Amino acid sequence: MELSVTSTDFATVNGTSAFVPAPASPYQGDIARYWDQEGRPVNLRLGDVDGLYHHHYGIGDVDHAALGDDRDSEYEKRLIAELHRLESAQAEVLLDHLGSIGRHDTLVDAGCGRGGSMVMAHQRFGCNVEGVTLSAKQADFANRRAHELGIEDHVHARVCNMLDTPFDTGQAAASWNNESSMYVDLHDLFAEHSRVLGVGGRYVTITGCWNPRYGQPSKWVSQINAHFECNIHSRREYLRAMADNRLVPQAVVDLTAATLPYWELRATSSLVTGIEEAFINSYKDGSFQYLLIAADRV
Ligand SMILES: C[S@@+](CC[C@H](N)C(=O)[O-])C[C@H]1O[C@@H](n2cnc3c(N)ncnc32)[C@H](O)[C@@H]1O
Ligand SMILES: CC(C)=CCC/C(C)=C/COP(=O)(O)OP(=O)(O)O
Ligand SMILES: [Mg+2]
Repeated sequence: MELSVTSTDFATVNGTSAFVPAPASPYQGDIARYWDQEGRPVNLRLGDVDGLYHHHYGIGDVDHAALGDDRDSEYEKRLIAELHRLESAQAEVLLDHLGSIGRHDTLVDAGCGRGGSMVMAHQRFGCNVEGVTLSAKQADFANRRAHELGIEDHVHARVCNMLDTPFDTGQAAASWNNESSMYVDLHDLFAEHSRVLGVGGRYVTITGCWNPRYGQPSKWVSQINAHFECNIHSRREYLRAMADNRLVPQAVVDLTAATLPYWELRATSSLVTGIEEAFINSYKDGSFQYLLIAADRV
């Protein structure tokens, strides 16, 4: 069989040429480019606080004592640290739901971004974490951070479609999507998690989903979709696609009220991106929910 090598098969990573699989669809090519080009200060400056780089949002109450009232020259720095603390708190809650993980276990982070959650998972469990992202820049960034931390034998990111991973059937003790499931068909996604997870394994997602009780996606939800080039699913679609793929919800936690303080604080910062109003309004009018779902692979 002849191997077809197109110009998109190679990317320059750290000055050397690295193999990058061709995107599975034109849409995935667009998403790869989106994240290759992303460099928003709201993500980089928060990550700079302690070297954990996230592309997800925060939960929990604002620590007003830490933030202080004085709008002095240090206020913005304290605000950034506080937003970052809330984003890391979100990842901790996701990890809390993975169940009992041993140091010899392998976890899969589907849509791993710059790898902040992978590092946290390894630091908590001592286990191996395999991440996949469509973006060569993100995979390189995550692997560079793992090297800097000396954990490259345990934490590894690759450029790969989360719907078609190279992991062995039943290889993972747990897997997750942290704000990355709105880029894929949920039946295809959960079929792949179900394949990669061992029976008794745990799947966790934290996601924004539209609320069927509202009716249809609101204008705010449509605005979020356009902003990120994603396709937000409904709560009903998540539960149905899980049920169809041997993933049985063990916990469904509505984090909507818990994420509002993050958004209201972020809306006052100099790092706003313009999407804050859509999140705040859609969470408040009930059309959008911030949800954690933890499911057992049966
Ligand atoms: C909003 S970021 C979330 C990153 C990370 N989970 C976090 O919490 O920081 C979305 C991620 O999903 C990834 N993604 C989207 N579609 C994907 C696909 N089909 N296969 C692999 N990764 C995908 C993007 O490359 C990006 O890394
Ligand atoms: C909850 C929903 C619908 C999420 C959509 C996916 C997404 C883009 C998450 C945050 O990424 P980011 O951290 O790069 O975004 P921002 O730059 O806004 O902080
Ligand atoms: Mg962000």
